Amino acid sequence: MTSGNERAEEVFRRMLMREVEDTGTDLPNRPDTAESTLDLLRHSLEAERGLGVSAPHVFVIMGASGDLAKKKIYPAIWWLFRDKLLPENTSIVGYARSKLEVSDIREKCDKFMKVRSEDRERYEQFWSVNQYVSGTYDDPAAFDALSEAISALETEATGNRLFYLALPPSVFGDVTCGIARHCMTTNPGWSRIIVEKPFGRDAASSAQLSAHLSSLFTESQIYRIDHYLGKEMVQNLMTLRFGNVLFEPTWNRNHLACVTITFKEPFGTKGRGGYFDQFGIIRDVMQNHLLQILCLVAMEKPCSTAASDIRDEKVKVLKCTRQLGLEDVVLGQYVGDPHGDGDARQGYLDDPTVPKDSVTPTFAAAVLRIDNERWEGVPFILRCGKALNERKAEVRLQYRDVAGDIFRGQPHRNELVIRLQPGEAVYVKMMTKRPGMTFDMEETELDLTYSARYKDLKLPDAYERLLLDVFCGAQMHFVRSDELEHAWRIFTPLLHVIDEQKPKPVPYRYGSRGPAEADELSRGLGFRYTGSYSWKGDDAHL
Ligand SMILES: NC(=O)C1=CN([C@@H]2O[C@H](COP(=O)(O)OP(=O)(O)OC[C@H]3O[C@@H](n4cnc5c(N)ncnc54)[C@H](OP(=O)(O)O)[C@@H]3O)[C@@H](O)[C@H]2O)C=CC1
Ligand SMILES: O=C1O[C@H](COP(=O)(O)O)[C@@H](O)[C@H](O)[C@H]1O
Repeated sequence: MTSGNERAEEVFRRMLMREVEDTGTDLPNRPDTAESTLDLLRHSLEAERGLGVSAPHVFVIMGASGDLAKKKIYPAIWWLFRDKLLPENTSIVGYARSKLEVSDIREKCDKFMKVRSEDRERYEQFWSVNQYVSGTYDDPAAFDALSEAISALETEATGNRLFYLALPPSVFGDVTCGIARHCMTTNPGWSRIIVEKPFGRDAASSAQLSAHLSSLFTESQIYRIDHYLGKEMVQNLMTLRFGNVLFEPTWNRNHLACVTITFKEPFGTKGRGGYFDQFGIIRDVMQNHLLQILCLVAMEKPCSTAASDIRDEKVKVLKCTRQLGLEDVVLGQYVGDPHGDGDARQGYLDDPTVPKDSVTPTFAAAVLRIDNERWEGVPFILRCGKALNERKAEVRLQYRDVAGDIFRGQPHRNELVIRLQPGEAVYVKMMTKRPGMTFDMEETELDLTYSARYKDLKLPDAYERLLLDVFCGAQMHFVRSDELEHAWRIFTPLLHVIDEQKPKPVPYRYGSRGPAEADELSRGLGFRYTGSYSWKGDDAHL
């Protein structure tokens, strides 16, 4: 496990890297001890920026009384505070319509904060730097009052402000205008806006939203969150690909038969169906999380790790990706399992918040085609669904058959699997000689299971990582507006056909692997499942 000092150093390093990215200057020579490195980094930052890490920072949560705030945002900011990863002088202000006190917010958040007994004192300190302001989302006077509350926390004439919009799309326009007109900091401080999906419903509404945001803020002030980009193994994709010689030479059409990117959840909409029904699984998971993963798997090597270089490469691969039509997908909707327990008996249409005649897909499998030199002819199969047999997100690269096979059809295809969650792992399924006198072969694996390789590993939550990036000004793991534009270009024709023609999704049983038609789609695209592989490892960590 990394020590607090190492983690603090990492934060300052990231802040400095951000400066380097912006200014093109070199990192200073680093002295040997961590402490002096910290000092060096702190001083270079403060000298360069005028307003550095010891300046006041105010983290504002718009929609502080809501679900996302209590389940994800307050916990993430608390964990950063607990581990001393935030700038020293950071305050937190919650803003929402409900007339509440900080103690009410604390009560709502308590059960999500994972407070260990040794953190009790720190936890009290955390709430002592919290404030709550109530106000409507469309009243200029309320935004002035919010700005005054923030200013009162800024001991200097200025400070750095971060606004997290944990709000429904219906108030998004008013709130962004309110912030831009009444709450921005004065120079030399900065203001940053963190926005959550949905980033529109299709190409046109997303473009409208982007135009709205860019009329109020610069792109460098906007942080569009896709929380999958904050996950350990998603961030690891670039390291695996570009930090090794081993994989990259086979990472192309000459060696790969297909790439499958999977997201599975073992529960249904759990009463949240009213919200889900307006979006469906393609807008909820595929068009954002899975497509971002596809970009990281398929893009070319960026010129550097600078955010702009990485995002340029993602845009390039999206530009080469064909638009989808109905013929490219299998859509499903779960039905209750009469033999199941509890929730499993309830189908999607049994959720009282879902219209009885809804045809919204809760499962989708789609084949994406990337028309470039590396990927022509290699199907990218994206699969996602609710109420399936397990919780799992993974990337699976299936290699072609061995050419000129001398073993008379015995070798099964190699697969490189990057399991994103749960139980982070990278494994290569491969053939080996069965140990002993025999010259037979068997399937086995090269296995990097994180829980076995890294003892007592505690990985940060995706939101924790991403919020820290916003403090540091690092946009590498956030979505740029042109990425969105191209992501929507790929999905909009399909989504419009689904919205207008309302094709009936294939029913699949709660707790199953999804519709058999999805396996047929994969088979038709060249994916081979033999069913012969069995892992001898310990599943206890999963
Ligand atoms: N380090 C570790 O923790 C390791 C763990 N393991 C574990 O071993 C188990 C098996 O490994 P795995 O790589 O999944 O190999 P499998 O051969 O079992 O599955 C491979 C792929 O085949 C698909 N599949 C499963 N059943 C069918 C079917 N009937 N028709 C068509 N496709 C099918 C799966 O899709 P779908 O997901 O949709 O079912 C998956 O994409 C897993 O639980 C894995 O987590 C293996 C190696 C290392
Ligand atoms: O964005 C979303 O993601 C969650 C799954 O996130 P995870 O981090 O738990 O894997 C999903 O349940 C939700 O429907 C979707 O909106």
